[in-house]
Amino acid sequence: MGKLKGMSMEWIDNKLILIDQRYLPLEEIFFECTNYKQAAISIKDMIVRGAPAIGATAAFGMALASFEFDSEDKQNYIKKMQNAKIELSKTRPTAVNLFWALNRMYSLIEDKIENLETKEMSILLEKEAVNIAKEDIEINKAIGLNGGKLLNDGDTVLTHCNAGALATVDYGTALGVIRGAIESGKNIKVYADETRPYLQGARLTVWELMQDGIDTTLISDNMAGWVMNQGKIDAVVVGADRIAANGDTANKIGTYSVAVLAKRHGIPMYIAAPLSTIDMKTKTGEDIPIEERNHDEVRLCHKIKMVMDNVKVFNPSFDVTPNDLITAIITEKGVIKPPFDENLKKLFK
Ligand SMILES: CSC[C@H]1O[C@H](OP(=O)(O)O)[C@H](O)[C@@H]1O
Repeated sequence: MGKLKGMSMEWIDNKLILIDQRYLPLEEIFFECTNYKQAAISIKDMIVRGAPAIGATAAFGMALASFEFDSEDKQNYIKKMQNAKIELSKTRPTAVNLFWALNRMYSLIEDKIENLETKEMSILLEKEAVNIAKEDIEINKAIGLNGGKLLNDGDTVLTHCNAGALATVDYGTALGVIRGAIESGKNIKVYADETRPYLQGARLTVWELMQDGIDTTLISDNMAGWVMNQGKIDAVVVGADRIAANGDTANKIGTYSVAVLAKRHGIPMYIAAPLSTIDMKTKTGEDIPIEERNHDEVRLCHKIKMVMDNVKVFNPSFDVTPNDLITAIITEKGVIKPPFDENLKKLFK
């Protein structure tokens, strides 16, 4: 029986325990997944969120499904595992890590099921899910090491949304770069965009960084331009949900605006992401599906009604930053610079 513990999730005694990020930072409540449907709900309802964290959760969802169905005959087992994969794949459309993780788990079934009993398959799937989660932590530390070198001692970094330990299994991607720079001895300060409407920045990034004792200033999203204009920002570092083959990047709504502002002010715009977020099958940003979420996420502020009930709402959860606004993509394999189409092709050849 495998074990794993990260900031966003823990796998113990064949159960996935998630910190319910909907209640942070005011309450630390946990959500226990003992079957794959609960794992699917946790992704769809953003109990867990963040591309790598979603991927790891889906992987554990497949392990839970296998334990659920491994008393069936092999044909039924395969059919039910296919259904579990389909159901988990329908939870959220933008973060490619979800599909990357599901494909990695399911191809293990395709490769091994002929020669294994279903209960042996469960053990293998559990090990693979634990591997995905453990690899994620190591990958984030490598991203931190590579990205930390791009920041200078005394820099102030603007972040958007949460691409920290809570968006991954642990350590984080964009916040991993900040942690990596600090661990290398550099003094780094952070301005964190609150990131309406779900407030991942105000609620999650601030919670993480203040626990680390990192100098953090919270701003509302509409302040980003002015703090840049006032010379307070030396670099922008954000995460990603899907990076297209030409470097166009989908990330939390508002990232595109921050990138335009950074370009205007000559401030480097860094994307921090694992290779599992790069989708070479998606040619450009125009091909990235953008999730639209419940309109009450905009109408309410943490369940408090702020506006007229019947007002129309548009609530895209992500936007796409075109590659010409991106300075570099920081991965565990190194820092990718323009021309992104050529350099990403080299990385994946
Ligand atoms: C390290 S990926 C984090 C990425 O995911 C977030 O979206 P959500 O909170 O809706 O899952 C946001 O786009 C972050 O940059």
